[in-house]
Amino acid sequence: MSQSSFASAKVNSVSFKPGPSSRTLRPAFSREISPESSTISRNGAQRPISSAASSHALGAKRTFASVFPNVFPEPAKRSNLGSGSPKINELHSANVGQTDSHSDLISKSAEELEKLLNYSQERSRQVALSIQNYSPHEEDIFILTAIETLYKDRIRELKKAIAFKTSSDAFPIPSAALLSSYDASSSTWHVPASSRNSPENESIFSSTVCVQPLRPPLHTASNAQYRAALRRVFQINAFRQDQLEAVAETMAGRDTFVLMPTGGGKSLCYQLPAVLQSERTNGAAVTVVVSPLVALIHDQVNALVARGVDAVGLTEGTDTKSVEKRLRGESKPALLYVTPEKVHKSSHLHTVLCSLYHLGNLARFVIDEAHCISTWGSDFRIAYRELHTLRDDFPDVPIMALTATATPQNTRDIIGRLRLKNPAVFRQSLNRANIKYVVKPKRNDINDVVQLIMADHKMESGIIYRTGRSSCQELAKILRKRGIPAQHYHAGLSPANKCAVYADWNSGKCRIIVATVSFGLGIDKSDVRFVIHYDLPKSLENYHQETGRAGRDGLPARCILYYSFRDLKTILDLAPSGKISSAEPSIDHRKNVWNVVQYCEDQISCRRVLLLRYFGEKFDKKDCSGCSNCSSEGFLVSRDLSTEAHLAVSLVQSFDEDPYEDLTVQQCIAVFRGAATQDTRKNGRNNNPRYGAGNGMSQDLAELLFNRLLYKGVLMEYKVSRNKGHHYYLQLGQHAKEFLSENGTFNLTFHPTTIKSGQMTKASVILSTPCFLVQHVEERFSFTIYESSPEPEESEFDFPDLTRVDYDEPNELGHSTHQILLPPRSTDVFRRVIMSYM
Ligand SMILES: Nc1ncnc2c1ncn2[C@@H]1O[C@H](COP(=O)(O)OP(=O)(O)OP(=O)(O)O)[C@@H](O)[C@H]1O
Repeated sequence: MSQSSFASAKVNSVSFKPGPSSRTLRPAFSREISPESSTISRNGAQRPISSAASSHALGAKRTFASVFPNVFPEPAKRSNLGSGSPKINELHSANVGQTDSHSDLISKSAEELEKLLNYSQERSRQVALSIQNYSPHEEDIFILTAIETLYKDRIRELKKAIAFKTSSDAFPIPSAALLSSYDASSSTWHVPASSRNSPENESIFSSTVCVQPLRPPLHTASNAQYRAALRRVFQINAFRQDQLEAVAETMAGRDTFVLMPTGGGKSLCYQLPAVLQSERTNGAAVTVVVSPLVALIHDQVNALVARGVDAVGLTEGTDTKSVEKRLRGESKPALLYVTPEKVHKSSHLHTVLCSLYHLGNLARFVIDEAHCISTWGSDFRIAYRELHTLRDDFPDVPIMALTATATPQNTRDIIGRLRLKNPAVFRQSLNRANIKYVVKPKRNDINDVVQLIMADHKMESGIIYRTGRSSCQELAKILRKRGIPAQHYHAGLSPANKCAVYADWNSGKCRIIVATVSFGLGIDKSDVRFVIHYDLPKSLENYHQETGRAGRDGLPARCILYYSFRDLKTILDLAPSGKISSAEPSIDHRKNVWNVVQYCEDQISCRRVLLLRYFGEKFDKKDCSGCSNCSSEGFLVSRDLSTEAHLAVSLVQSFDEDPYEDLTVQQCIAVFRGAATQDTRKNGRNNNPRYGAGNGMSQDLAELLFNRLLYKGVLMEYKVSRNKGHHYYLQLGQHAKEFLSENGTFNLTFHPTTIKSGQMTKASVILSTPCFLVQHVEERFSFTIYESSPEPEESEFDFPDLTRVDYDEPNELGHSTHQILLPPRSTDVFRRVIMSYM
């Protein structure tokens, strides 16, 4: 376009206002420009500029400080960071460099700035980690948070300074025509969008500190048009629940939050708008998708490219230059996938995004797996938390956040952290009706898993989750030895290995993957028939995400969690990074793990009710399509083990009082059951008066007893770190004293199908669904009905011939109970039923 036609193109123009003087067109870094002077062209020649334009556009005296107001913050701004604290000031000047400003940046070269940026990012990461792991003293947390904020300021300023420095050498001078399009009376620029895309002007608008950006154009369409596009691009005939609405909202430029269950079809909510907007702008509009994993990015990009959608990923392995070239070219990719770390660290990417932004070509930001932003969840990623900079730096660009796992608290947290403005929120039920949730007791024997696979899932695909890398390797090896095609997967594998394992599993060559949690995000294999957790998941969010990988084709699938209370300590020792840490677990981590323990300990409530209640959903157990508590696996036996429990606790007490004895749970159980081994003879342990006190009990039942005593805090384990490993020994817990002195009763409830109890002295027994328990009381049977729902449903007591005599006695897990006496004439019938379960 010629300069004259450019200047006259006001009618169809897009208006944009210059911001404060600091955000107006800027000169080369070290130059000062007087408002009435001429400006300097790229080749050094001077050319005149209009006085009106220059005075508004260039401002009075242009210095580094005027360009970066945040570099020289006002003192008041710092005060809320606790600058009054001498400790903070001291730490700040030692670690961050400047007490009150970032003025030191002026004198640094771009290279030095890069180094400082890396240093600051690493420090910021460490501080954030310490906050995560810190056992809090309020003051320390306050100081750490203040330091973290200072680092974040520093990182932002460093990024700006780097972008400024790296582009300042070849800083483009705006043409006279461009400058004359400034309307001083309204402080508004009138520049047609097409002119902004001209090569001459692009670099001007791409600079980080520039005129106000063009607003990304809106491209709404009718529902019929969206449906047509769905068929044309994805060969899908109908939208699923919430998809169309989410597409329409984001196309209208609104921030959007989408919560759909795993496999619900979240990707389509942003992929369809991305394709449409790209088509309508002739390839100018780019949707930027932030996704947590490189492997996931590759999968998504490959799947889109296979459908003919122009998508690229900007990750470690990609040719950054060619991606940047495409983003600066005329026909840009419709979708750009990046990791949050890339957004956080790459000043190159930042510059490219600025360029797109100022040209009005940023269609939207998409934050996939948005639960990683929330510190409440245990999938929390530090780089995710920094994503609010997208809103800070590109305020007009709509954001869409998607997740399959978020409690109401998580949702609020995500919306707040991303600074979404009045978002359209779509929350679906997280219930996965085709998944059967099972919790089984975990024994020391991996045979259980082998038998389960051989019996129920022999030819089917599945995932087994374990916490440690070596335990994944071991279990996969055992399965292979037993003729089950299995491979292991964890973060320690090389990228090539990971790809190969994933490809084998995806194609069905290897049916089972034994993996740490690093496996699974974004997996779209439809026929996963089972997911086994052989170790405790870190949180119920994790559990829901990980089990969500089963049955994506809608056909029945099973998720089995092997539970032992003693796994709690192993999970608590895991740092957020997934590595064993000697630091105290954070409060959030403890809370998350404890929620999982409570979920497992509850053998009565519908598992689906428990899980969905955690995510803030009400679910009627009548609608449960299967869980281990609602189905026949829910038969429970109750035994009064008060005597055995007291003997067990006093055994632990005697070792606790002996300064030379440290016994693990298994060693204690062996002494308790009177095992005749070398270990039980050591130090005369077999002479202890409690030796053999539990000799009538099976190993299973004794383990259950000790686990329940640990759960109740009557016993506890303490950790000793030795030879690079952690060892756990038993001692009395905080509730031991009252337990021993009050001589309280101790009933143990368990599944007779999974726990062998050994000698049955006092008859106990059964029950079925909905859970009710029958106890043998002298000549009669009495039923205790355990109610998991807050309001008992009368219909459940509608058994003819039964007399309800007593109710609302809370059981050991706090459920209300109802006792029912069985009339003598029914006793025989029930006795037979009962005996068949013993
Ligand atoms: N409207 C639809 N009709 C039919 N299939 C659909 C529809 N929407 C999405 N799908 C398909 O459903 C599958 C799951 O979609 P997608 O991967 O987007 O799920 P997701 O919600 O992102 O799951 P996850 O949280 O596990 O990543 C894909 O194979 C996708 O092609």
